[in-house]
Amino acid sequence: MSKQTVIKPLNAISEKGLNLFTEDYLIDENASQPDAIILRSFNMHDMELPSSLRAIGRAGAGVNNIPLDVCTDKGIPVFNTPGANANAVKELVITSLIASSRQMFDGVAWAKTLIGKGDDVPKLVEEGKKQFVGKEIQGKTLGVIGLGAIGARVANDALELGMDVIGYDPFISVDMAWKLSRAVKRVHNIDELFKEVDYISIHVPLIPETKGLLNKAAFDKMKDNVYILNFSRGGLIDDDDIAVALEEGTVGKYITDFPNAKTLEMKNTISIPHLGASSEESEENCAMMAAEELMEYLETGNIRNSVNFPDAALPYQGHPRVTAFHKNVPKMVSKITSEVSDVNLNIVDMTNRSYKDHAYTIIDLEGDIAESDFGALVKRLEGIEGMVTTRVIK
Ligand SMILES: NC(=O)c1ccc[n+]([C@@H]2O[C@H](COP(=O)([O-])OP(=O)(O)OC[C@H]3O[C@@H](n4cnc5c(N)ncnc54)[C@H](O)[C@@H]3O)[C@@H](O)[C@H]2O)c1
Ligand SMILES: O=C(O)[C@H](O)COP(=O)(O)O
Repeated sequence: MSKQTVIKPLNAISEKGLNLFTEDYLIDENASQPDAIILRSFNMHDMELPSSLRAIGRAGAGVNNIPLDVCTDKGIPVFNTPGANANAVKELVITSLIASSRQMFDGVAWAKTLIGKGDDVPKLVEEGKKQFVGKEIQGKTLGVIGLGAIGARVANDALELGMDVIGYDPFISVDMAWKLSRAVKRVHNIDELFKEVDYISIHVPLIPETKGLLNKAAFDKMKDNVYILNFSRGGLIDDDDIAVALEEGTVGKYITDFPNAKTLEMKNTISIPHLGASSEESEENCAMMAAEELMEYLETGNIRNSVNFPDAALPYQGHPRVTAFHKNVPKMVSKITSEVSDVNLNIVDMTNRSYKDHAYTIIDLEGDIAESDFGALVKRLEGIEGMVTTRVIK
């Protein structure tokens, strides 16, 4: 890279991650024309994407704050950091499961009200504690919706704590299926989970298919006094429906990492200020992984852990490289390779991978190639119907 590549952080990103960017990069939070953006939960939906933008790295899991379709249309890959914050979230889920079950949050808040009661405090504590008799989780049943990086960890650890665990995930990856304890009872109909469990922890992405997944219809199928833990996204739960369920006692407690104006006022709701991934370790892991993914893409065109591009990588051995992001339609690869041979260039290695409606091709070329030949090739590639973006890396 001849000039510095500009990285614009939209949130506070761990120094450990930012420090991985070499001297070829400039970190500038005020940049108006960055090459890449690195962010956490900053809402990019209302933001105009800079024309210079070539890649986005989400230091975290959820990407509902990023306009994915717009990025795909513009040929901008969005990366996230699968699993990098999963342990942090799991620890907070397990903590909250036990703490809410033992009425700790309410008890601790009540103890604060005793400030100023002087020598009466110990006596008031002993008299007041009967309001906060809780339940142990051992022997109870936990339902885990979504058995990905976080859900699988929560399920396995809950078993270790003596719970029975029912899991639901129609799209579980092979990797996660291997990691999940065989003692987790997997169901293929979510209603089976609803009717059996004492606690539910939800670990799915917020996408149109999961919006309001826990709503009146779902609450009506649950046992009375079920506890719901939501460390995924606020929009997964229908706020109006859970407010009613909390009033009626169908839901006994709602523990949410995503409070809003409505949930803050709801009965029996524990509000946590989105702390799931806020551990030093997780912030470092996510920032480092996002920085590595961005640098690999910017320097080699290889794609790892993108949520809108296919994973595609060729070992970078210094050959001049051309990448193309295009529609996933028949004959694209033959059109691309025939353009390469028409300008008398020779292919050393190539890969083509697809994801949904799009595909990504990486081609390594032989020899020293004149700037004018590259120019001619790129012009021809861009003329192919269905081509979104091309890049030359040398
Ligand atoms: N509170 C926090 O700070 C915090 C931190 C990390 C992640 N999150 C949230 O948690 C979510 C899950 O994170 P993860 O790292 O486990 O992601 P992941 O991609 O590893 O797991 C998500 C799982 O959900 C499953 N899934 C998708 N749709 C489903 C459906 N309709 N029903 C059941 N399962 C479904 C997928 O198959 C996958 O196994 C993220 O999308 C994010 O919104 C929150
Ligand atoms: O999806 C995620 O990774 C979490 O919600 C963490 O978000 P944060 O990086 O803003 O803490």
